[in-house]
Amino acid sequence: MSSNASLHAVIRRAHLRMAGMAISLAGVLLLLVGLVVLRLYLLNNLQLMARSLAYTAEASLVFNDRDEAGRMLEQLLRGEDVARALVFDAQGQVFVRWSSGKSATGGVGEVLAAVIGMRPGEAVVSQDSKPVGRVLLYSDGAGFVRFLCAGLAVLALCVGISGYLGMRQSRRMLADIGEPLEQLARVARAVRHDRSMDQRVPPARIAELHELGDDFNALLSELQVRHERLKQQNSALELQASRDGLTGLANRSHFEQRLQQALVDAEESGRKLAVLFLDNDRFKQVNDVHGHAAGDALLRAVGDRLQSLVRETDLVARLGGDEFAILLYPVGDAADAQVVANKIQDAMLEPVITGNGVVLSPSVSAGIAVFPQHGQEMEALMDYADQAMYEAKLARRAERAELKE
Ligand SMILES: Nc1nc2c(ncn2[C@@H]2O[C@H](COP(=O)(O)OP(=O)(O)OP(=O)(O)O)[C@@H](O)[C@H]2O)c(=O)[nH]1
Repeated sequence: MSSNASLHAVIRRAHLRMAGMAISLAGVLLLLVGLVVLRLYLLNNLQLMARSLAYTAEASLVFNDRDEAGRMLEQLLRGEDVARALVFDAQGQVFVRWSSGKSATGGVGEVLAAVIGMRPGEAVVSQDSKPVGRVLLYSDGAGFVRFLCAGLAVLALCVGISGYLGMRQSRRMLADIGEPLEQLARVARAVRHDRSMDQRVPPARIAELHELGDDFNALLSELQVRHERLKQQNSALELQASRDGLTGLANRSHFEQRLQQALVDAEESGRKLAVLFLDNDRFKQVNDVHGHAAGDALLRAVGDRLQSLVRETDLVARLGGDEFAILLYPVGDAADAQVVANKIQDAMLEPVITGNGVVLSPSVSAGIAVFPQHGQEMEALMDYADQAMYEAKLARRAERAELKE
């Protein structure tokens, strides 16, 4: 298994990274802009409050009534986003001070207000256009904290939504890019492992991938044609390698191969088989008297006759020269093989007439070997059949000699 990242993972990571970066950047910029605007707004508010306090505190300053001033501050500022308030008299001495006590934001707001440079709200207390004091109001920064909390919550929500949308987008992209590539890989694997050339890549939505699929399919079609041609050539070659060129029968190596298989099978199944060895008699004479072509015609005719006498499961082969062999499998016993040998002798009684009108009298000597009684191995059975054939040939020669006398 490859350790490379999958296309799906790469696309998903890219989408998430892009969405995260875009949202974070936009969020941070919006927060900064929001803070600047909020600072202006809160400053304005503080300024208005300071002015209103200056107006209300005028009487207390004129009559030097600190208690009244304190009550007035408490009444006006309690519940507002103000941390501290200072009222100064005409000499710049603190006339009264007010503090909201424990901050609602635990001091975070004030730190935040200080960080973003929030100035205190300031207003001059005057009587008949003559300054009699001054009011200073310090924000507790609760507005900033509320804004920040809401902003961060919205930012988190946006990151979540864009993450979800990014995933969906990556899934869609994967369907458009990843699936065609996977199909391509699947077909390539099938061709490589199973040689299944009939598979094709389905059309893709993306033009470039579609073209790639088309080219790949065209290549596969070409490969398929070549593969088929090769297969045909191979089977033709195989057939050629297992056939005898003159008679079209099986050749010696194919006969031996089939005999070996039949022996294994017979061994396992307990069935019997027989090998018939056949050799043309006085064949050299046919060649010498009538020519090689006539000899060939005789060999072909003998082969045809032998083939017509056996079952489909049996095998007739030309071993070479004027020698033939037949594998009879399965057979009941030696008598069954003898029946076939007798039929062969009957079939040879009819003369062979060559294309030139030469009349030839075919004659074959046959030897039979039966598995398992005449041999367990192929060589032993062949030798036995050969020997039997040779004895039959000698007997026929003697018979002919007797007839001549
Ligand atoms: N026409 C033809 N003759 C072949 C072919 N192959 C081998 N021969 C000839 O077949 C003859 C085989 O002769 P032998 O088996 O030795 O002798 P025979 O005349 O059959 O004698 P016996 O078997 O003893 O009766 C040889 O003369 C070979 O040249 C072939 O493909 N075509």
